[in-house]
Amino acid sequence: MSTHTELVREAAGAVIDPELRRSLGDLGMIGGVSTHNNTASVEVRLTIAGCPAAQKIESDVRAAALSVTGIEEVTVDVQVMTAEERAELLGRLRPGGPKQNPFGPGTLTRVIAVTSGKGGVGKSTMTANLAAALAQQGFRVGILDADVYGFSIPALMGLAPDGVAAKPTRLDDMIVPPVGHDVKVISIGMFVENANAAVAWRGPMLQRTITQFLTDVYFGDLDFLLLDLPPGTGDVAITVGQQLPNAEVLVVTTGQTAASEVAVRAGVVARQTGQRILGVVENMGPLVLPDGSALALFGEGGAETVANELSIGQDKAVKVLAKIPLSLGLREGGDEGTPIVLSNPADPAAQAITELARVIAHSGPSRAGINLGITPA
Ligand SMILES: Nc1ncnc2c1ncn2[C@@H]1O[C@H](COP(=O)(O)OP(=O)(O)OP(=O)(O)O)[C@@H](O)[C@H]1O
Repeated sequence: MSTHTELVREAAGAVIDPELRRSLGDLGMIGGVSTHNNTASVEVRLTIAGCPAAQKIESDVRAAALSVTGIEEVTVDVQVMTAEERAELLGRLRPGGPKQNPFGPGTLTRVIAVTSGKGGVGKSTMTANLAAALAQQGFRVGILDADVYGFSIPALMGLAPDGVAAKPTRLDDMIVPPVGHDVKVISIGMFVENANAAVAWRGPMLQRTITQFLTDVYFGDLDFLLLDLPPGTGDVAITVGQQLPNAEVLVVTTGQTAASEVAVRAGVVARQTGQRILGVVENMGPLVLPDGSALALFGEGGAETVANELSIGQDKAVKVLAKIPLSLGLREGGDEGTPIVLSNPADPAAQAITELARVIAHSGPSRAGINLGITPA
């Protein structure tokens, strides 16, 4: 094998699959490679025919091969894996085998359920921005959106151009989530015909869906999995408690008394099902007006009320982790599909959420005593 061929294979193998987020070399997607003078030929073996990422993979492989000194012409031969090759790949991606929930007891992923007592307090907006902020801080992040009453996460993460949520790729029985702003996203909105289709779902169907998302979706190794769940339903809290006993709950409320009362209830239900309260966020805080004065449209102090009530009888007090002001930019960023923490980090709401992401990242449960499965050399 000439050095040229080795270099081209290495460069093409280092290209990252945009959906699986692993290198093509690791995934066994680079077939034959040959070079002759200044030309290279690279065979790429896609997982499935009509793979939505095919064009991007092809152009990235071409660019990678062209980056090798002396290579001026590249042919990319796109093929599709055989069923056996694909089965072998799926086996490598899921070392625990299919139908396993990788986020159960002992997981190294922090699972954070963003919850609220009532709808419309900004739970989804908070989930999307928090995920984007954590990803920007270098963490590997996924979102599981099972909020049947308002699965807005695909749109908030730029994955619903023209109002239609991107469809995940299916590799046999494995579901590959679309990636928006560096975050892997799976949502009920990607599986239903229209926005009205799921709202009548009852508990058992929701429970099945969440279980299926946890077992069949390939999130890969994640530092954080954020859950956007329907507000205040006991069924979902029970499922989360059973399937994700290490989940931490972030309670979102506004300053309004009515919102904080139901938020306390949501926190209590989460705790009854074995989850730990991570803290409380007060959203839609005072809006700063052009004359510098502040307008507290939704009141203030709701988060303290919730934190105090949830602290009763606990060894450790529940904390208010952040207060996010009302922000036109935050709402517009949501409508445009680019979280404001990315598009306008100077906005006060963006700053508060970015800081919240930092606080959360540094407040993790201790990993001491957890076996990482690494043998020292
Ligand atoms: N701090 C804020 N400033 C301005 N607008 C906000 C703020 N937080 C949320 N919003 C807007 O409020 C609306 C409701 O937010 P969002 O959909 O995130 O709430 P939710 O609690 O997830 O609601 P649901 O339970 O119905 O899904 C959205 O239009 C969103 O853009």
